[in-house]
Amino acid sequence: MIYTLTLNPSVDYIVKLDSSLIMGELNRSSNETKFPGGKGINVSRVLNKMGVKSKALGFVGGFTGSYIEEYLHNENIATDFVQVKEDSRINIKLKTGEETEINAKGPAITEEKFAELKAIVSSLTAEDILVLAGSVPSSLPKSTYEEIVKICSDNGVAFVVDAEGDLLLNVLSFKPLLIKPNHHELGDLFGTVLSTPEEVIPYAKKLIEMGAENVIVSLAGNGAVFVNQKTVIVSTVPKGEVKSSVGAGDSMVAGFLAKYTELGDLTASFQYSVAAGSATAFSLDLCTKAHVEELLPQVQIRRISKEYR
Ligand SMILES: Nc1ncnc2c1ncn2[C@@H]1O[C@H](COP(=O)(O)OP(=O)(O)OP(=O)(O)O)[C@@H](O)[C@H]1O
Ligand SMILES: O=P(O)(O)OC[C@@]1(O)O[C@H](CO)[C@@H](O)[C@@H]1O
Repeated sequence: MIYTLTLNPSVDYIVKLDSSLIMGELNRSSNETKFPGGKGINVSRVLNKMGVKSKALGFVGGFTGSYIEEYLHNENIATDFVQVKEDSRINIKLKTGEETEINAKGPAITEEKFAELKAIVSSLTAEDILVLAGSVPSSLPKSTYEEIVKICSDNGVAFVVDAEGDLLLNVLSFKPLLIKPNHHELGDLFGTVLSTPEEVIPYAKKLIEMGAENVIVSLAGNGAVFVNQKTVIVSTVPKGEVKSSVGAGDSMVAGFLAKYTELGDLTASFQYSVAAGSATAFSLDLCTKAHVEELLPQVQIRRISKEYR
């Protein structure tokens, strides 16, 4: 079974303005919509669209927490959330031609609630995969991801991490099955700026040397890179109009896992992952399976040989 862990779920409130935002004035939106959000939750929703069962874990609270939970149950997604006192956060995604996001801080999590969550994670077995994705609420210790990953490692649970900075660096020695930084996040890890797949490759290889089993680096509209101990693959991305890139990275993680758990073929899983990312970027909500499969032929794969070694 695949489990997803979202420590700080959200209601994503997507607001469209026909003109640009005028600071200090009343702005009226032309369209609003809302979805349950948070990276792990997006992974669960996309897996479900691919026909792959998962269970969503994390902390939810208040009316927003109830909305998130009910929405997932209506989509037939199983959950085992720890209930907290304060409301789950509302994240604002403002579309004005460009995309501006305001992600809220989220509810306080007590030590007892964190212990409850760790008990749930401790029940996972070597048959399971845990996806840890997104930020850690400020009330939790900085070592939260490491503590959870250590439980996985002790119990032989494979895990995937989609997080930034030290959160990501600190879990590498536990050998994540997959990590998926974007090119900005990868550059930030090494204090550099990366713009092309070719520039990304040596840094993705460093993450493999540091312990990751497989690395996907996305470069938005400029392609994607897959690296592990044996291979380096570069892909193109499909062409289309980006409607909302919210959840595009999460869709890549879900697309990869959907194919990987079905076929165990890393190249096919990478290709599917890229198609899923683009299908979400070209939609207001997350991708559909039909859209992913329509885009798949546009994801062209190029295996890079020894010249990059
Ligand atoms: N302009 C685009 N054209 C085609 N596909 C795109 C475009 N922008 C994003 N995508 C798709 O979305 C994937 C993820 O994009 P990106 O590199 O921005 O990751 P991310 O920053 O993790 O995403 P997110 O917006 O979810 O945080 C890309 O690999 C690609 O498949
Ligand atoms: O604040 P975090 O946890 O870093 O990111 C949260 C978030 O921006 O990520 C998802 C898209 O990837 C959204 O659904 C959600 O609002």
